[in-house]
Amino acid sequence: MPQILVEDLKKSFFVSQRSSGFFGSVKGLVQRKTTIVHALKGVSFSVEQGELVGYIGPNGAGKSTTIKILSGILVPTSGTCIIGGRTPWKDRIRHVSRIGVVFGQRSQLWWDLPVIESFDLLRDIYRVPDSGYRKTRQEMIDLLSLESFLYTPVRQLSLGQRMRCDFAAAMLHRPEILFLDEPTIGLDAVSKLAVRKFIKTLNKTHQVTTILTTHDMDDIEALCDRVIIIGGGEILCDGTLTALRSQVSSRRYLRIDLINDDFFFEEEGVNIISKDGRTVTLAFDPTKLSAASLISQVTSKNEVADLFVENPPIEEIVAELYAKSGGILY
Ligand SMILES: Nc1ncnc2c1ncn2[C@@H]1O[C@H](COP(=O)(O)OP(=O)(O)OP(=O)(O)O)[C@@H](O)[C@H]1O
Repeated sequence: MPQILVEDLKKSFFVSQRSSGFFGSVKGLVQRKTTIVHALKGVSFSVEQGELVGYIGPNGAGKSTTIKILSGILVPTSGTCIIGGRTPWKDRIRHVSRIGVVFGQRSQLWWDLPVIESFDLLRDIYRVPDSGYRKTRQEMIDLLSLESFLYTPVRQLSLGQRMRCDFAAAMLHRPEILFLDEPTIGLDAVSKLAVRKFIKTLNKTHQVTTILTTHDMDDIEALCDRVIIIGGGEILCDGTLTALRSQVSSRRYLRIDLINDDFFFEEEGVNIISKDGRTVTLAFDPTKLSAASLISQVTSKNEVADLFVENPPIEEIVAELYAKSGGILY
């Protein structure tokens, strides 16, 4: 039995519409129009213990709604979800003691308290035994380099420092599953790297099952072997990054740094997709023309300083997949 089993999960929201202006407000008091938003239209997937899965898709696709249902915050309209034998929204107290949740846009720390006091409060809330708590807290302080601001009130921390503290807070009760909703949003490059390293360490050394939603495809590239793509409330694709790439197209790019400004090349099936100064990018299909023959043709006609064969960025793959499913792009 997988650790997380989601079957045909649906969630609809009823949204009240109100006309604008004074008369619109008055009318809204007696006659309110309601529309239904189908945020999830039958989502199914399963996750094994120790997996690190990227859950990606465009704005409004249904990522946060899924995470909220999985963490017991929202009740679905229909469908089942069994996590470690529990139904999150029916067995909330037992469930929250086994999961950790980090929302990049929100903090679970107390704004006016020093970080360490927030940690102590969470220990009391989760009833973590003192010896285990001290050991875990120290491990998190070391892993996330929190020592220098442990006694600073949360409101005075930078976003990167606050996020690192939020990660530590989510781990104090040693959850077996982590739900991360946009954990690197707004972070600078150094903090992003620190957060990614932390997620990877937890997953590898403690086998913490992790579901990560993000718009940052570098997070996905750095962390996830498997990605689930959701669009318009439906799962569009579920598999490894390699399988995902090959499902959309086998296209590769050859980036060429030239010594001179001019570029001479013409070959059927190979397109010049950009020329920026002395950098040229060609798109080609390796199943029709190998990278080795393309490189030899290019170098026979041009003076080349450097060459790189690249995969299309994941953003491009997701956009293509989404467009194929009939969705409107970001
Ligand atoms: N509480 C709510 N009331 C009404 N509609 C909602 C509510 N929460 C979400 N929705 C709607 O459900 C759909 C899915 O929203 P959700 O937040 O899950 O998307 P998302 O994939 O997380 O998007 P983003 O990447 O922008 O965070 C959207 O159309 C959104 O407007």
